[in-house]
Order: sequence, then structure tokens, then C-alpha cells
Amino acid sequence: MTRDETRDLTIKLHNTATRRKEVFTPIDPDNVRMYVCGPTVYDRAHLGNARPVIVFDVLYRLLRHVYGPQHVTYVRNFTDVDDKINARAAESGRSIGEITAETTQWYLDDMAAVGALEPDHMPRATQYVPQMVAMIRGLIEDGYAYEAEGHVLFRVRKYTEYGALSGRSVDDMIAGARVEVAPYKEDPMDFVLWKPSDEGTPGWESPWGQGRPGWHIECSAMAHDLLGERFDIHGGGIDLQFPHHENEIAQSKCAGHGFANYWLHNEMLQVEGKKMSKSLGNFFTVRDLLDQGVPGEVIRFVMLSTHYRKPMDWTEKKRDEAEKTLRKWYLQAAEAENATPSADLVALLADDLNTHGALTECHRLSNAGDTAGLRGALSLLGLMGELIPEWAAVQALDLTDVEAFLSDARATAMETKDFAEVDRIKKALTSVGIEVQMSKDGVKLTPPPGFDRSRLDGVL
Ligand SMILES: Nc1ncnc2c1ncn2[C@@H]1O[C@H](COP(=O)(O)OP(=O)(O)OP(=O)(O)O)[C@@H](O)[C@H]1O
Ligand SMILES: [Zn+2]
Repeated sequence: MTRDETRDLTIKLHNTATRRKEVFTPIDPDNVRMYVCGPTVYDRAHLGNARPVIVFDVLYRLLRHVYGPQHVTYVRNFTDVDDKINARAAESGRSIGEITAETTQWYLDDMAAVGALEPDHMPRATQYVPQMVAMIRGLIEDGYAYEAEGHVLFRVRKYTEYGALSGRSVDDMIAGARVEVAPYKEDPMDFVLWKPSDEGTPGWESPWGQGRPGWHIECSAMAHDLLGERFDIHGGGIDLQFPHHENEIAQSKCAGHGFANYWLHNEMLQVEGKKMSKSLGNFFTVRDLLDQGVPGEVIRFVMLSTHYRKPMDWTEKKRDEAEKTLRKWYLQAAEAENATPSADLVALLADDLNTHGALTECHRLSNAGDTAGLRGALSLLGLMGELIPEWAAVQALDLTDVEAFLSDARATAMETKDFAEVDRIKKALTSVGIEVQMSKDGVKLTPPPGFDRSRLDGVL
């Protein structure tokens, strides 16, 4: 397909603001613009934090494929001023600058490992304080914000559309939210645009004294500076829909900006039915998995296997299957002379990012022996960074015979009540570094990375 034919492809996206799947029409096909809320940098990214990165990376790749790489602008920020960062600095005795610089680099490394392209712009909030101050000043002048005791607050009741993104009324939202009641607020719902800083906290000169911005105004100011008054797509996790995105919309619209046309939200990565989050403490980091030898592409594959608007969890089973499938596909796709993503695959992604369907299409291409199609598909999905990564080249070690051997010994022992042989085998296996798990479902052996099977010779 030529570029112009590709541009005619219809992309449909589910717009949170209208609660419908809509045809995506960019404001300017020569410059398609997307903003995604980035991390607050004070800690390693957990697996949940990787989900929006991967989801919006797929969208970014699709937009680049359709409109041309030089016709898409993707902005994802770093929030490098925040009370959580201040707290981390205070408890660790390290400087704020050191913590944010280190965490930012960790984030970039970990997200590169899961195959995410770097956005075109990655603004840091602290570099945009003058733009935030200018925006806040305008809001005060027009009566949308007011100063009180060194704080500047946004008058939520003044923006009649507040709550439209979530489809809820202001009163319903107040009832369900943890709104901070403060004596200087005209209304408990009003949120902070600017707050005072003391000696120990980072601060900037402003018409309201030495202070720092609130979180919400950061995104409004950075999006405006880098993408203009109106842009195409705004993304983030569904946990940000309220209050963060409602507040971004209120500020930007009242500043006279058109702001985003399409709002996309990814659902949560869960652990036992609850959102994986730093505050709940139920998390593991992307780095933990990489250090355990889980390839970044396997993490990416598992994420893509569930549609972005559905909650999902991470399981060992999904991980094993992803690894096996990818290994097979890589070896097959490496045979291809060239890479041509099939029109079917592009159409699946264009249908509100049907990544699950795209992986099914990869299975079909693999079964049909269409290596060029498979290679094209994998590369469009961001899954074939290298031709054959080292982990995929190493054949998986097959220990099923040893598992059966131990399983039989256990069955015998259950009858004779003599577990000596079972214990002997277990001991022999653990002595060469193999992890042995025995449950009612069977026996599972996990060898250490790079295990050489000949080490089992003579020990069993
Ligand atoms: N479990 C999750 N699944 C999917 N996306 C998530 C998850 N947790 C956070 N995100 C997304 O990651 C990005 C960064 O979020 P943030 O830094 O607030 O992390 P967090 O773990 O939610 O922190 P906290 O628990 O302290 O609120 C946001 O886009 C957010 O929507
Ligand atoms: Zn934001």
C-alpha cells in the first residue's frame, strides 16, 4: 500500500469522553498529536506502570504506520516535582535532583526493555514552571481561580462541564472522592493549582510568593506548550480519569484551549482483583522480572494478549506460554526475506487496538507458514527488536521426563508410605540448582538460567 492509501485506513478508537468507539479523524494528518500522562519519578516502575506505556506505544506505532513517522508527535511527561518525591528525599537523605535523575533513567531503561519507542518529547515538569504560572495567572484574571493563603485554587463550580469525562455530576463525585477540606478553600471540591513552599521544599518565585505547582496544571501547561491549544489524543490509566483528567480539562478549557479530542484510558493490571499500586504495596517491578530472566518482549506479549480496556493480571502460565510462542515465531520469522505486515493485522489494530486479535492473526500467519507476514506483524507490534534475541536462540530445556520420574516415585511412595526415594531425587535435583515444586497438580522443575542437562548425569 502507498502512504496515501494507508492514510485512508479507518482507525476507530474508544473515546472515554463519549463512551463510544469513534472514527479517528486527526485535526491535521500531517501532524497527529498525542499526550500521555507519565510517571512521578521517585521509585522503580512497577508492572502496572508498564501497561499504559505499552498500550500507547502500540497506538504510536499504528499512527506512525498510517500517517508516516514524521507526521506524529507523541509527548509523555515526567512529574519531577511532587510531595512523594520530597518525602523520599527526606527519608533517604539524598537530594531531590539525584532521586529524580536516577529514577528517570531507570524508567527509560525499563520501558526500552519492553520494546517501547521513546516519545518525541519527554518534558520534565520543573522545566515548565513559567508556562504554568502564566496559565494560572490567566485563570485568576478570568475568575476561574483564586488566591488564598499562598495557595491558588481552581473554582470547580465555575466550570459547568466539570465531570463530563466521567459522566458524573460534581455532587456524585464529591460524595465518592477523598476531597481535602481546607479552611482556605471556598468549596471542598476546589483543587490546588499552586501551593506555598517553605525552606526545605523546592519552590519558584511567583505572584503568590515562593511556591510550587499542583500536579494537574503541569500536564495542561506542558501539553499546551508542546502540542498547542487543541490536539488529537490524550491518554493515561483509567485511575487518572478522575480527578486528574477532569481537572486537566477544566483548567485547559477555562484557559480557552480546545484541548484533547479523544480520550483513551487503559484498564488496570491487577493482583488478586486489586489495582497493582505503589500505595497498596502489592507490586513487583519491571526490573524484578527482567532480573529474573523474563525477557522484556515476553512482558510485552503478555500485556498485548489482553485488550487495553479490560483488567488483567500477570500469571506464570501466561509468561510460559508467551515465551514458548515467541521463541517459535522468532525462529520462523527470521527465515523471512522481508517484512510485510498484512492488511488484516493493521485493520485489527485500527479497530480500537485489538492486540489480542493481532496475536491470533500472528498464530494464523505462523500456521500458514507466511514468514514475511509474521515478521511484519511482529515488528509492527514492537515484538521483534532483534532478529533472534539470545534468549530465544537457546532451546528451552525439556525436563518432562525427569518430572515424570519424580511424579511416579511420589505415586509409589503414597502407597508404600516410604518417601525415601522421593527425598533422594528431590535432594539430587536441588543439589544441582533445580527448583522443585510439588503440588496436587503435579511436579514442576525449574532449572537455573543456562542449565546444562549433562549435570544430571549420574546424580539420579
Ligand atoms: N495497576 C496499574 N495498571 C495499569 N496502569 C497503571 C497501574 N497503576 C498505575 N498505572 C498507570 O501508571 C502511570 C503512573 O502512575 P502512578 O505513578 O500514579 O503509579 P501508582 O502505582 O498508581 O502510584 P500510587 O499507588 O502511588 O498512586 C499512570 O498512567 C497510571 O494510570
Ligand atoms: Zn496528566
